[in-house]
Amino acid sequence: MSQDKSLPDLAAVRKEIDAIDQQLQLLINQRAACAQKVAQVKIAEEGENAFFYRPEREAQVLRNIMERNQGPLSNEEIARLFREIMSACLALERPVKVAYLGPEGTFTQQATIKHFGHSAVCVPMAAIDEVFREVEAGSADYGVVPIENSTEGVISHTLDSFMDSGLKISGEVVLRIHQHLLVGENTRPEKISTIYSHASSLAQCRKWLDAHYPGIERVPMPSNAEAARKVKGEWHSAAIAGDMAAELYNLKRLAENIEDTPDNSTRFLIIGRQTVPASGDDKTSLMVSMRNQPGALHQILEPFNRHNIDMTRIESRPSRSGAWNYVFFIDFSGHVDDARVQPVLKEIGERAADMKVLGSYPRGVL
Ligand SMILES: C=C(O[C@@H]1C=C(C(=O)O)C=C[C@H]1O)C(=O)O
Repeated sequence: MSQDKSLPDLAAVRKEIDAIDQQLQLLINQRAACAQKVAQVKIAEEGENAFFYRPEREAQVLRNIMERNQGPLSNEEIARLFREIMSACLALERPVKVAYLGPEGTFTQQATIKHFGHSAVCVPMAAIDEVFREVEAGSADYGVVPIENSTEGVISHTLDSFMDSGLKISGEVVLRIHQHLLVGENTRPEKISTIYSHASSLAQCRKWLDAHYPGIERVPMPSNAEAARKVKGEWHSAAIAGDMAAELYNLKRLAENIEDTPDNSTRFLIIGRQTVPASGDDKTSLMVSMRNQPGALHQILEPFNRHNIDMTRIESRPSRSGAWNYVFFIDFSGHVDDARVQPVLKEIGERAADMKVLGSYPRGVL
């Protein structure tokens, strides 16, 4: 019994929580049984190789949840919980297997879990092109690769992989990147002589390192997770890496959130073999090859402007074939099936030496 008459009675509130939990459990299992029924329909209509994971439907479910949310839980928090419920329901239909740029403990793993939830089977790959190959070969259903960082720019390796691949983009996920300075349990901060991390993480923390560890050697590693693993057994070094790596290798945080720009974030792409129907709020990625001639870039950009389509990104890469000189990667708002997008694609297709739609996919929700 509480002392203060204005306070709720603790035992009574706990009883209420127990009753709600019982209801929730029942409802979540009812939801899971529905997902099993959906699976039956998919198998009946599309056969055993049906696509069980439906990115557009998941995006709609999550958007609806956020729209009708009244709190006190925040939109992000409630969506995160439902993300896990959907992940478990999908796993009942069939567990989804996702290859990601490893090793374990990378930001890409964190992005994979953020997008697919904890019930997905996640498999680390050693390199970006291995993620592509794993999905192409059908050994994994989907792949997750980084595409751009807000401070560091584009990850050209991923763009280049699309040049030789028939895979489609089926989603995107944006992750806030927090970098920490990590050490093993026996490391004395004043004895640190080397700092390991991936080159782009070192670059993201350059000003902080200049201010706090001037003159200390910075050694680039193949990944942040690799850097974290290395310092685990060294008493004179530190690593820069994120939460996943810190937890995986049980490292001590000497300093947290040391990235130079506070809104540091990385965008990842989900790649698969599936074309995704419109979700109501979508993006499209295109790859366009142009011959090196005056006005080439203007010829591509002009139709977007005339049809009032919002281009969200453009990158150029040197072509590897030699038949033309530039390959442009373009992202814009809209879906290939939208009536206002089709004339733009037609016009660009006529002007370009080659054009490939890499995919239309729901704008990242979480
Ligand atoms: C239930 C379905 O299958 C999967 C599970 C979903 C869910 O739990 O809400 C949503 C989309 C699919 O990834 C469906 O297609 O509706």
